[in-house]
Amino acid sequence: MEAGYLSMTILKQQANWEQLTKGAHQAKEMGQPILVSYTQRIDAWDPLSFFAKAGNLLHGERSFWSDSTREIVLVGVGHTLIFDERDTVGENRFSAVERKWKEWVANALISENGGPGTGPVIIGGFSFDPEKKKTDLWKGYHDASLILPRWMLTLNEHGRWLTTNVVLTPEENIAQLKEQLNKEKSILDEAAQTVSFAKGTPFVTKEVAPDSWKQSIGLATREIQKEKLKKVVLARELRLTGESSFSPEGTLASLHANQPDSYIFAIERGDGCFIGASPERLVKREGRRLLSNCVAGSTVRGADIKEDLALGEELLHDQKNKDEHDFVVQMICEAFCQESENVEVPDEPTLHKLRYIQHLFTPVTGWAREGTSLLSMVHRLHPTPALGGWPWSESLSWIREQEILDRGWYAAPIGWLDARGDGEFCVAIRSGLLRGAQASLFAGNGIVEESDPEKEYEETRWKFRPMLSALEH
Ligand SMILES: C=C(O[C@H]1C=CC=C(C(=O)O)[C@@H]1O)C(=O)O
Repeated sequence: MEAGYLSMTILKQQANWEQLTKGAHQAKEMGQPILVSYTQRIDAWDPLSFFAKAGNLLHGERSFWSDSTREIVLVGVGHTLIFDERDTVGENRFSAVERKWKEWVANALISENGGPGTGPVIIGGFSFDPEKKKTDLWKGYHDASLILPRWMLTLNEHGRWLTTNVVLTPEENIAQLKEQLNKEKSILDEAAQTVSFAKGTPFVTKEVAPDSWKQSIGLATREIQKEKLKKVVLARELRLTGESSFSPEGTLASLHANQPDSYIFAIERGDGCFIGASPERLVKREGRRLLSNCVAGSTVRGADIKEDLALGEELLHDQKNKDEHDFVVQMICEAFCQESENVEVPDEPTLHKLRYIQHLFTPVTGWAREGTSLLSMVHRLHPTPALGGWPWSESLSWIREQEILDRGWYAAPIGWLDARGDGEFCVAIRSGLLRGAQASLFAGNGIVEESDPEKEYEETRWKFRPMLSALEH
């Protein structure tokens, strides 16, 4: 058994090396760099340990993303290609990333047989609003920043896979490259050992301008009364100072263990790590099938089952929350009707229950029309009125002018895209940015005409809880 497994591994390695040699010839023939990507089964590896251990190899270039059902978990390490794009005249940042990705994929040599999330996959995200004045808080996190990692561990329904991505130039020294890959791989092999995560550092918490935030809710409701806006999402920040550095690895492991039914993500850029547990899918594409979720309208979880059910029932019938939710359903449905066929959406929301909070929830599905891609849908949908407001451009301008916070990547799309055009993006809420012993946590609420500043303030406190408890792990 051992010997058979060993000889299969050697055969696979030979095939991978042949792939590199073929890529080098192709690069020379075409006179341009070629992407080569190969995938191997790697059953023993644990994704959280891999994320932690890979920090020894390439700190500052790690990405972790898991869907809310844990069907697909991706851990990227290092970079082979970086897609950092801006809006320009004639092309937005989403289509610029897509165009450049397709150009690389068109000539790539890809060998993979591991199914969804294997082969070359770009992973990363976008900022909430490229027009908002930037601060130093988000240094390293650009308006669009997706990475094709050098190494990508994928967990999916078929098993665990390691994809290696390299770009070969016409002048490539293949022997040197093989040596380098072997060296890196043997460091990563240590990731097979499971890591135990240290306890979080104690920290002090400072609320950033809570009174101004409450006042801005009063301002927003007045704008809504004057019919300049119908709904706007206002967010605020908590600043944490740790006794020592916060641990991205421990925080991630705690979110992963304690926030089921949430997307779990961690995106490193240099000494920063943006991390969170979001309940909200923006859009997923599987072949032609498109899926989105409307998540807006909230109440706390009950102390026992009886109280929890009563709170849920109250939420389902509460007009203020239903209005807040309906803006999101209408906008997502309209986008789906334009970009896809056979759109399906239930008449009434159900409840999506998380550890500390429950939300109104409506799924939307459709079949993509010709020319509709995952990133064109991300562009079309972002920000939904669950994160921005309604009307779309008025609420966005209002946030830009009135919100004290630099949202950076908070409430923006985070996810992945593969070489076939499949992938998924969630919205990065219930999140925080860790940088050494400093952390900023973010939470926001949909404000409608009936919103009360004190109640909204209380609601943000529930929304900070997943990150606060993960940091206390
Ligand atoms: C903007 C956030 O939540 C949104 C998503 C779900 C429910 C929401 C609400 O009920 O206000 C928000 O629209 C956040 O958690 O920071």
